[in-house]
Amino acid sequence: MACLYATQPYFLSWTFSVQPSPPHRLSPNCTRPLFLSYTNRTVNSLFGHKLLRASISSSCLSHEADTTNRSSTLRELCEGHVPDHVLRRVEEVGYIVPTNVQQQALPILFSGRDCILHAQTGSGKTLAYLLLVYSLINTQRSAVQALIVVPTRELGMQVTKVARVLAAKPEDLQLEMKSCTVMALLDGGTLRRHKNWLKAEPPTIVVATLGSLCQMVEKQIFKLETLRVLIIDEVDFMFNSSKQVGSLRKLLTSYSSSNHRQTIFASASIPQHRRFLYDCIQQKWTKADVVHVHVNPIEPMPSSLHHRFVICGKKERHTALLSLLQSDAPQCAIIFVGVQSEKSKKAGDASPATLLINFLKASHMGCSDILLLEEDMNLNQRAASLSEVRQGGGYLLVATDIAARGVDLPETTHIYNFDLPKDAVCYLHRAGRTGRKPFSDTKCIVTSVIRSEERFVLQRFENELMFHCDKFM
Ligand SMILES: Nc1ncnc2c1ncn2[C@@H]1O[C@H](COP(=O)(O)OP(=O)(O)OP(=O)(O)O)[C@@H](O)[C@H]1O
Repeated sequence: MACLYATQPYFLSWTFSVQPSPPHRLSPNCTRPLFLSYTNRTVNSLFGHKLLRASISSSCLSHEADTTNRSSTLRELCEGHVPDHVLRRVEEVGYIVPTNVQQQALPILFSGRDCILHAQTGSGKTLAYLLLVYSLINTQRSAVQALIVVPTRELGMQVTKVARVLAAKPEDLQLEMKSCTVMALLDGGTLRRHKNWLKAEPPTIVVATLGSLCQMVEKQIFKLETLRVLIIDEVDFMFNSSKQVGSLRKLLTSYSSSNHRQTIFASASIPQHRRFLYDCIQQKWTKADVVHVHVNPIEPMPSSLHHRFVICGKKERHTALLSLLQSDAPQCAIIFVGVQSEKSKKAGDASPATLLINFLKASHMGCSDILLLEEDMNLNQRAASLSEVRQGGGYLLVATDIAARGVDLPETTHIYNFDLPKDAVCYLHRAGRTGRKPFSDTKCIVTSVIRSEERFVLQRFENELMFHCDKFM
């Protein structure tokens, strides 16, 4: 019988089939027995089975926080691991108190164990894994020592920026130290320049998207053997993407034979995480004592978000959004729209995002800049939109799901789902583009503009993600 789960990407869906489960008979010698033809629900119930659970070492199951030993500052948590000049930079930037995920994960990361960082959107996973990177690298060594893989160019640019901010040397150390260099090896970049750079003087850290990275690995310009740490950010997204899953599995398999390896996966959503953990060990993508740091498992959605919905007819959606914008008067907001269908593209129609932005420009009287971010824009236009947004002042960003993962625009206080997202995971990440100031009490608002027949879809998201959505207007 073919092994269904070994050949399919992970995290295909959170929607379980309702087929009745056959009785399970597991033998202690059989580590991967009955996954073969069962439904997702069956697999989940198998993971609840004590024999199968026993096959995953108990230490790799979800890590419980030890609140008795809580460090009050990031410095206390990192001293002895992260170089002092990096900690000074961390403090200069304003990161003083660790967030929950940093508090729980950093001791484990510094111990050298592989780790799955599973914590809410905006909880500070990036800083957690970058501090690990800075604890491991040796700038005297001329080799790529840390690789961070991200799903999109936009997220790659953002992570590169944070890594470079932390790498900046203080003035008193300018001459003494060799700098830590960070390369952004992102799709759409000039690969020839990167090739020369990698050959001439390898950067210490590389932030990459899979397309560009694979080209460099295949040509043996980029060698995985020198890496001390591999980080895969938004891991569930990459495993779920038919374009990326093949390359990701290949990369993880190649890296699994490295001697001094440490592998970190990060995301706010890892559906079926026990199965993922099990497969990480089985496939040797991680060591057997991998730790799953799961922060707030019973509350996947940040509590600082208030969710609401408005119901309107198909033809009134533009005006409904306009009146929402007028009553909320948000300084900084993101409006998510669906992607344009292939049929509509072929017919030469304008995309839904373009139609909406034209409407808003013609009718919205607010003082914010109205900007667009969608897949079909060229890469320079995409970068220009995001950098304008980041420059401060007000903005209304009309975006497709390209902006839903990882993008950090902390000033955003309002999210509007002009089109409902395709599933609960996507709702979680869109909503998570707001509420991104870890120690702030400000309530941020997520509003979905729906038709009455879509109410049950939203209800399903509420059930899956355990949040409540109020009717508005
Ligand atoms: N210790 C800290 N103190 C204050 N702010 C912090 C701290 N750590 C991170 N932040 C800020 O929190 C915000 C969110 O961090 P980050 O982008 O790492 O979130 P994330 O967990 O990766 O979220 P997502 O899952 O959405 O990608 C950023 O603006 C970052 O600067």
